[in-house]
Amino acid sequence: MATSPSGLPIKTIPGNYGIPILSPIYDRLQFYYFQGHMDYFKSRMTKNNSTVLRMNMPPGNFISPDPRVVAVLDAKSFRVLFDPSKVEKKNTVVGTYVPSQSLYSGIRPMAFLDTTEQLHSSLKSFSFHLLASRKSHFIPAFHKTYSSLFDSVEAKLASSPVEFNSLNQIAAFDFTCDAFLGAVPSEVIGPSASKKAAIWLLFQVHPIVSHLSKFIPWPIEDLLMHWVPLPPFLVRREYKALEEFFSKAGESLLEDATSKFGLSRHVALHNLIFMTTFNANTGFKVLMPTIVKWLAHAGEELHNKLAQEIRSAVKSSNGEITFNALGKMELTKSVVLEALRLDPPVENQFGHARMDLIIESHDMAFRVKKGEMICGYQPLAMRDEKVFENAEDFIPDRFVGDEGKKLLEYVYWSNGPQTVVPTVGNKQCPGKDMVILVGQLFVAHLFLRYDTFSAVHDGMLLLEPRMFFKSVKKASHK
Ligand code: HEM
Repeated sequence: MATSPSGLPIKTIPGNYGIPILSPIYDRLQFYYFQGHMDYFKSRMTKNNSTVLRMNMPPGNFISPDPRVVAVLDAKSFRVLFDPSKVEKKNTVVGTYVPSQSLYSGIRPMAFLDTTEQLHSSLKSFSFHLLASRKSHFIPAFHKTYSSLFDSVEAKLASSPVEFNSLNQIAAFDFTCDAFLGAVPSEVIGPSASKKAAIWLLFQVHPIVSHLSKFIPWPIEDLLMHWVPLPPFLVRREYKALEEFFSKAGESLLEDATSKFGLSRHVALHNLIFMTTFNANTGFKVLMPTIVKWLAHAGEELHNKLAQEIRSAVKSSNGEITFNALGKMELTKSVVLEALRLDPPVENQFGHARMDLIIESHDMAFRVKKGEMICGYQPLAMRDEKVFENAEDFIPDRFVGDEGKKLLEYVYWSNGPQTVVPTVGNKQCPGKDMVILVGQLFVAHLFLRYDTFSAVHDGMLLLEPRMFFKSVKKASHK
């Protein structure tokens, strides 16, 4: 038997694509409505007894040209997707479907660009500049927005459980824009600002989401959302409002983009909109309810430990949440990473093989042909039992201490290992550090304010768990 360079036996990739057109449609219904994402991947992995296999990736016909992928579902094979010399990531951010450029005023935002495209490098440098130059605003902007969110939770809790997601949708967009631009969209555009952003988002991702509303029967939803693209002109008004807001509030960043990074104002503006609204805001829209879900699941004992760690770190920073104080919150950080490990907000990554490749799982190797689409599913890769003990369980202190830190190499939520740094030469999320910081800020605010809380998980919204706060117990001492 032929072997890979590291000595693993090379095997034919198991799995198949079924009958053209019919199987991809059947698979789509399984993925969205009957099996769900996790079971869709897991059942095929089990059936083929392999973590590298051929399968269709929804949405499939007719909205995407080719649903056939090679799925990589363990912690080792997944890593091929992080190697820009092996995979091309042009137009792969939403998967096998490519949204119309009309949604972005005719440009292709950075997330759609491959590392070999010159513009990718200039735009990524601009994103680093944005994050570095605005870093001192992150903590105050978060405090302002999320203190007010918790005021609302408390006020509403007096009468009934409070849905967190709708409050967080507004807060995430206000916070992100305030942090990046120093302007609050719900004040400038009005109370519908975050809804406008959400509608624009829907026009980009509708083929890859389901369960938009419990009032729409699934066959109707499938027909409306998964067969043809929604026409971009229907969202022009919403996008125009965002464009005006970013154009004014982002003036000084846009000047930097042209003078320091050689970008045209047009390209910089629409990238600024995309980066803030799609990348960052959507990420936070999903991250916070995910953290609430796991904290609620873990219960009071963990809450006590977190409260202790957070309050003592803040006390030693003169009663303020500072970068220094956050640096001392090891358990808090581990909780955020564990939530991201179990429920990464961006589940799938994609890339085309740049050349004929050999992909290795833990015990086998497989040949992939140049041009084939490789698709990773993070929730399985990060629950790989060969790497993580009790991989399905939420273990709050999993990443604490030296042994815990060794596991960071297998935490992939940012489209790269947690131990790797985003650069202009890779496709790793430039917001990687900010995301952990914001997750920590969220947990810190919760437990500075409350000794404990309870919340229930009631199904899924588009991308995130729907969470209801049921009770909060105010902090007994700070
Ligand atoms: C919870 C929050 C976030 C999550 C889960 C997340 C996740 C990701 C992932 C998985 C990718 C790679 C997508 C792919 O190519 O397959 C990515 C790329 C990207 N993210 Fe994030 N992100 C988050 C927040 C942010 C923030 C705060 C920023 C702010 C600047 C940001 C900006 C970007 C950009 C610009 C890219 C494209 C990078 C490139 O093309 O090289 N993201 N993010």
